[in-house]
Amino acid sequence: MRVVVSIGGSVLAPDLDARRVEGHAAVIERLAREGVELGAVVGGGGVARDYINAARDLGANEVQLDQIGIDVTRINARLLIAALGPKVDPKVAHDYEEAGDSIRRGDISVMGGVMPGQTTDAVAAALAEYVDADLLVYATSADGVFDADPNVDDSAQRYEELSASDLVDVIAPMSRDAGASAPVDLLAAKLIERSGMRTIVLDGTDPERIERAVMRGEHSGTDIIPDGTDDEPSYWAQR
Ligand SMILES: Nc1ncnc2c1ncn2[C@@H]1O[C@H](COP(=O)(O)OP(=O)(O)OP(=O)(O)O)[C@@H](O)[C@H]1O
Ligand SMILES: O=c1ccn([C@@H]2O[C@H](COP(=O)(O)O)[C@@H](O)[C@H]2O)c(=O)[nH]1
Repeated sequence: MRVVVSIGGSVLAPDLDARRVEGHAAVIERLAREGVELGAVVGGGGVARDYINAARDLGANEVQLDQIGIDVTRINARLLIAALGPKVDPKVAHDYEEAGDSIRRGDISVMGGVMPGQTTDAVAAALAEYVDADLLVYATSADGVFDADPNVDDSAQRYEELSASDLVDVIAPMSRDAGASAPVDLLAAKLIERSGMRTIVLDGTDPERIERAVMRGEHSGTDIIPDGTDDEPSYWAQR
């Protein structure tokens, strides 16, 4: 089974806590020991937003702000690599071919951002499509996709399931400025729709939730169902 996990910076490094990073690394290593082939994509979190906001005040344009965000995602990727054992490729992969090659060699590959105009959500979706992943997991700071921002609107309702095309409709009105917050970005939603990738959006604050979702399909977030399907994926049925 091949899986791409997107770990939001707000989940991996809301502050610099080595034990938290170690917790995420331990789950990734356990999954790898179970035979799961893994790519991990790491976001920039609050640190990226602090840098982006400061540079915006200084007059940087959106592409320059995105470049700053990418640099921070790659620093967070290095942090995760530092916590992973010998099965990780020690280089932060800068493109999908590099990441795909190391996953095919049997290593865990870690990426951050790759180019302006998107977020690491889109990187994870593109990597998942490129390596023909069986599953894409977004470990973020909200427990799924809601009909409004749950941190702003107390009455926000979570979608247990969304078709990929409905996901696109939910995400489309959200901001695309550097540093914006959304459960996944619009490009990621479009790539998920195009690839028909089985996808889960969940609260990844406790990394064991990622493990349960990957190994057993158990989670309390949102399942993104490829358009035109409604079956349980066969890899969970087989386990
Ligand atoms: N409709 C929505 N459903 C779920 N979350 C939403 C929605 N609209 C806005 N959000 C916000 O998006 C946040 C998740 O995005 P955020 O960009 O913070 O996380 P991330 O991608 O995990 O990490 P990073 O901080 O690296 O970008 C949630 O905490 C929530 O406040
Ligand atoms: O491929 C990428 C990835 C990221 N960015 C910029 O970085 C920030 C932080 O990334 P998150 O995934 O949101 O944590 C993002 O808002 C973009 O500004 C990018 O340009 N390209």
